[in-house]
Amino acid sequence: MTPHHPLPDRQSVQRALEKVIDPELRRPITELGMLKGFSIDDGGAVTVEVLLTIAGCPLRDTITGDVEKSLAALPGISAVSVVLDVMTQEQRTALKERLKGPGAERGIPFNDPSSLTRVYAVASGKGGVGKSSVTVNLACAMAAQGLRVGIIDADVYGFSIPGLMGITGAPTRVDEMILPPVAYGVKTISIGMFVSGNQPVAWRGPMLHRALEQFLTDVYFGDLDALFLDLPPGTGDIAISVSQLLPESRILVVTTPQSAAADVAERAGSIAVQTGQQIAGVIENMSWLELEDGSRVEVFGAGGGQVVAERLSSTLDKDIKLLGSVPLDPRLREGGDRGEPIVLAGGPAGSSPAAKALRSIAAELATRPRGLAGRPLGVSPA
Ligand SMILES: Nc1ncnc2c1ncn2[C@@H]1O[C@H](COP(=O)(O)OP(=O)(O)OP(=O)(O)O)[C@@H](O)[C@H]1O
Repeated sequence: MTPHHPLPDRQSVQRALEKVIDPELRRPITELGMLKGFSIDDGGAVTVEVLLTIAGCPLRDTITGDVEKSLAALPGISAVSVVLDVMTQEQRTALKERLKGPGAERGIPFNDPSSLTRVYAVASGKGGVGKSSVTVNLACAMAAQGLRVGIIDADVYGFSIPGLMGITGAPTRVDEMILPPVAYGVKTISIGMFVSGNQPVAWRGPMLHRALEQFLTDVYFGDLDALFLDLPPGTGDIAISVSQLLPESRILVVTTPQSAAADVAERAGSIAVQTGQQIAGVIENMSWLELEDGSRVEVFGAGGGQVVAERLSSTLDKDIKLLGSVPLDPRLREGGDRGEPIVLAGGPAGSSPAAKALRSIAAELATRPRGLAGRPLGVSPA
């Protein structure tokens, strides 16, 4: 600092701190009651006191760094020190009320009649068709378009979402409220985050139902434009649970072009007949492999996605679209293995036909009318 520089005024420090966003709650720390106070001494050194939601908050370093960064740009500041403290129980209760509304019922916020969140349950007839990869890429593509997006990984048998999203951190708990880790702007929660190591989860229907219910009630997602649920493959109990817990959710069916895969995918989609859910559409994955000379090899045959869309259209007597076909691309798998979704990649991977297909499906889903639109309002003329 030059000796002539005037001291920073409180107002500009306050304004800079209003730009610090809590990494989990995604709101300014000033709105969350996390800024306890700050002082500026005669030499221009600023001390900021921040209240963490819980002791040992895994993101304490991130918050400290963000506070320092936000003030670094202000002229006249010679030093910044951040003092961390922890909220009292009253402060935590106040925070929860601010987030959920005072005395909010513990219900599923996505079922609130005023909710504008589109909920997509991603289903497949069998495992390994790329359901989780499709889920992650659609969610990240939507977030990159500026939408607020969440993922619930309910695939207990193969919870792969954290790996695909590059998430290693655990959710933070504020009493009974669970704050999901955020990656690429997507709030993500997985059953895998609640079991140790790589253990398989040997849960049966009722436990799965309870786990899903807890995710839907206790995880703080805030206002979302879209929520994706990665379901276990098949037509099991969880599909029924989803329809009971989230009757407004729409099913996205993922299949490969193979006729056997199409048959089971159709079965997964037909569940909608029993549950009364709507089907958002069909996505065909691993549609073909493009060789260097530009020719295509149809590794898993052809036409499965279209067949599923047509059969579901006739079973449900609705127009169910094939939303897109995603080719096989080793870079999609490599990105997944690294936790870097291909739709966010730069260079040739990012402009590959697979990335483009996924981005265009995401764009199509993003423009669908959501929430109240098209829903009966339950009013009748007097
Ligand atoms: N279009 C694609 N091109 C290349 N590899 C792909 C493609 N789609 C998925 N994969 C790869 O196939 C494997 C299975 O994909 P993924 O885990 O997404 O499937 P899944 O249907 O969710 O499986 P499960 O339900 O058994 O967990 C992964 O290694 C993934 O990287």
